[in-house]
Amino acid sequence: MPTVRRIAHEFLERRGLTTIFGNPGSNELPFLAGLPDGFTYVLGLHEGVVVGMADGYAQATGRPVLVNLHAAAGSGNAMGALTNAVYSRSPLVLTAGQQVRSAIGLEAMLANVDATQLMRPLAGWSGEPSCPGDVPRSLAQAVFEAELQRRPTYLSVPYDDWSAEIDDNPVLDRTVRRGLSPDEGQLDDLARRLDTARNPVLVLGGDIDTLGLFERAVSFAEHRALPVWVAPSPHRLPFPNRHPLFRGVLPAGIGSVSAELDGHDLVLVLGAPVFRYHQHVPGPFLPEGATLVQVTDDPGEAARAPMGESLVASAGAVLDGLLARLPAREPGETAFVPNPAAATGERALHPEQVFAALRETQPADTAYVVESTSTNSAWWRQMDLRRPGSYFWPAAGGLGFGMPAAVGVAMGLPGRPVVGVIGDGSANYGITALWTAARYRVPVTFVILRNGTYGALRWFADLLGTTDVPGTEIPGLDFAAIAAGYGVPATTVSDVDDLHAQLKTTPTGPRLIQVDTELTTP
Ligand SMILES: Cc1ncc(Cn2c(C)c(CCOP(=O)(O)OP(=O)(O)O)sc2=O)c(N)n1
Ligand SMILES: [Ca+2]
Repeated sequence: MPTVRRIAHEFLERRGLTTIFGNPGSNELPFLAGLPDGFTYVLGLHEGVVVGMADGYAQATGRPVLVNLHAAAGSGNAMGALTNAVYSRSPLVLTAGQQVRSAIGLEAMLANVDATQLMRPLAGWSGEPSCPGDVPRSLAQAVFEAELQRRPTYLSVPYDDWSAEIDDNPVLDRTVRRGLSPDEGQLDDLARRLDTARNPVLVLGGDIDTLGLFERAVSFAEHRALPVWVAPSPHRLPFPNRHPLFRGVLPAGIGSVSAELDGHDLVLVLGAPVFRYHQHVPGPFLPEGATLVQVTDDPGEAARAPMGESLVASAGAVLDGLLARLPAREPGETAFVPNPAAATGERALHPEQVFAALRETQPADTAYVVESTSTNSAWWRQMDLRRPGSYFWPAAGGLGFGMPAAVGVAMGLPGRPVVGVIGDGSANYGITALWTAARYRVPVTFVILRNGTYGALRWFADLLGTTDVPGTEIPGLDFAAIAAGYGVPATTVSDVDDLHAQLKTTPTGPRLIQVDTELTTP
């Protein structure tokens, strides 16, 4: 009879979950033993890095990804990265080893006490099988739940279950699919609303890029000559940011969103929660006379929105349905807006000079993983991103995504250039990703913007009138020396010509470029 481990490996192989991101403890070794050919184990030196890499890989491939963490301590280390994966709706399947059943209650060492609650409320489905024979079905449930809900799941398995022998298992042949098309009446109603609106506007969320709808969104906006905003706090770019119909990224304040949408009478939101506000800016949720319709495939996003109407449906089916129902409209007075001249720094480079150098030197299909919290405005002023999968940002604002996710995205998009643009503060939360990048010779460029401070917090301190706060200065970090310690070649640049020269070379493996920059405001 086959072992639980054999059945589980077979199931994972059939579902294509053959790349495992992990950091093992003794509880995990019996699962990892005898991995079949074709499986790849990617070791991260900290569980936050493991989950960050898996999140980047899942977003890059659009596939569920298996993660293997050590019981309580390892799973706990992953919580920060997990907040981002929840809001990027990444289908991660987190697995963790557990003590043998008889040792859990007495809380022996490495017992994951109350394991199914540990990762809640972040993980969606979370389980621990009640007997070895239920491990394969539980694993299948964890995988299908992650795929269907597009939310991380968590499975804890006592380490002596894997060697148990069980009958062949019908779960191996299971498939689960999801269809969320709106009905004809819903599409007719939405088309009528759009066609009769005086001044409609499209607000697109990161899910449009995650779901591979980037081009269809452009076609629809052009077909109807609709102005397009990106929903606040985007973790992906759903629309070309220099397109003539592009109006910008909506600010993350209630009152400021309304101000930007003033004059529109219909706000159609596709693939975004309504909305991911950040700084508290009181005001009306919508401008006078405006109505809002949200289309999302996440019932939770639909249920928690503070205003408007929601349709739980596939945004792709809605785009196709509206394209089929609505006639083309002549474009209004729009024109391509070229990038402005980059602002310059006095004692160091301005972030806009760094971003302009990236735009001028990197291939047009470069994928950027960005975690530099005070340079957002500079970024959107200087970048010209026209392709799907061009931009990845920590979806819950949890730092420690950038360095690992740049590695994960590069592994998930082989042959596509990948650049991590990381603040000197953020870099420290996932810095051990450098070791994994060197170990697996991942071709990725890390550009570290060193301004010696937690710049975004300095801006928030002014905003909140708490300018005397401690803990925002981080002088003296030498990322070239740190990178060398992890095996990644590194250079430091302080002038724009040197930066161009460095960026024009093509790496065969990982490299780090540290750039001294001036502080700017988000
Ligand atoms: C895990 C974690 N810890 C702390 C923070 C708080 N935080 C911190 C510490 C920021 C400063 C980041 O500094 P940086 O150097 O990466 O970028 P800037 O200097 O451009 O702000 S922004 C921010 O929200 C966070 N978001 N996530
Ligand atoms: Ca900084």
